[in-house]
Amino acid sequence: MQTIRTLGALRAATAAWRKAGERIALVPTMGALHDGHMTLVREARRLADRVIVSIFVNPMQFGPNEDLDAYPRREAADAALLVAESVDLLWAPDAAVMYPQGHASRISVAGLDAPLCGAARPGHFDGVSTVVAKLFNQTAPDLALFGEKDWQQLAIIRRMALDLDFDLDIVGVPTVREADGLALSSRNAYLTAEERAAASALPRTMAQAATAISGGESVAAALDTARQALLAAGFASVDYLELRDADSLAALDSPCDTARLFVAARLGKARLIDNIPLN
Ligand SMILES: Nc1ncnc2c1ncn2[C@@H]1O[C@H](COP(=O)(O)OP(=O)(O)OP(=O)(O)O)[C@@H](O)[C@H]1O
Ligand SMILES: CC(C)(CO)[C@@H](O)C(=O)[O-]
Ligand code: BAL
Repeated sequence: MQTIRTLGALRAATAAWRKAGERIALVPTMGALHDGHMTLVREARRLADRVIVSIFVNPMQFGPNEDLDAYPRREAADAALLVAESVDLLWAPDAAVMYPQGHASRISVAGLDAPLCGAARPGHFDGVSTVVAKLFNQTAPDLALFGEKDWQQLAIIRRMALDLDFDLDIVGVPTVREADGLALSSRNAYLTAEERAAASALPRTMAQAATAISGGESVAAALDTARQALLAAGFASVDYLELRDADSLAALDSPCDTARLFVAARLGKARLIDNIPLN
């Protein structure tokens, strides 16, 4: 596996593959890789001739009081995992390569970026859209893979790729979970052992709320019960717990075929997110 940090070297490596007619997949990440990421990598390996993984902890998507400095960084261990999966290229630019002096452009996907994590993290999705557009331009992949754990992010990237005529397929990959249902996430590393045990309340409560709503309980009552259960389990606060349409992300006050439950809640130093279909 080549680890590349400059745009010139990246373009040279990928131009040779493109000339040979090879299909290139991109898996964008912020590193601290776990089995959720590796599932995306394995799917990329299955779908393409060449696999590029990017690791870039993107300052533009972190708010001023968020965890940019604390975010786990362990590139050497990540690289070893990627070698074991036969990844061809690790794209690991530093911030000065991604955002050279004078960088002034931003991409905004209006509407889809307003609710849920967009409301809780102002400007976050502009940072995501901008860096993902840059990663697409830098690597020019035939397909790019993203996890359904970050459902709103996936919806925004699909919209952006359509709107800006990116000629690539966006592939969504189902959420990979621990045995107790907790979605794998780099930020789970912030949890103490006690908090990690309490975190299993998140998927359990979501599943109970989904069952209650599907069984005819009012959405407001089921979500209120779920919110109380999370606080009782030790979560400090619930940023949102909502039923929304999976595609438009419009709020729903009654169930339908495309309904999905979305949650973000704070436990210790971690802010955990998840989403599940109602049916
Ligand atoms: N449990 C998971 N299942 C499937 N995909 C995942 C999972 N966790 C992360 N991904 C996907 O991996 C890609 C890179 O995500 P990222 O590097 O932010 O990891 P993360 O674990 O989501 O970290 P964070 O704690 O910052 O949310 C994204 O497309 C994300 O949706
Ligand atoms: C897509 C992404 C790599 C952009 O920085 C990030 O938001 C993530 O890891 O989900
Ligand atoms: N996985 C989403 C990236 C973020 O929370 O910044």
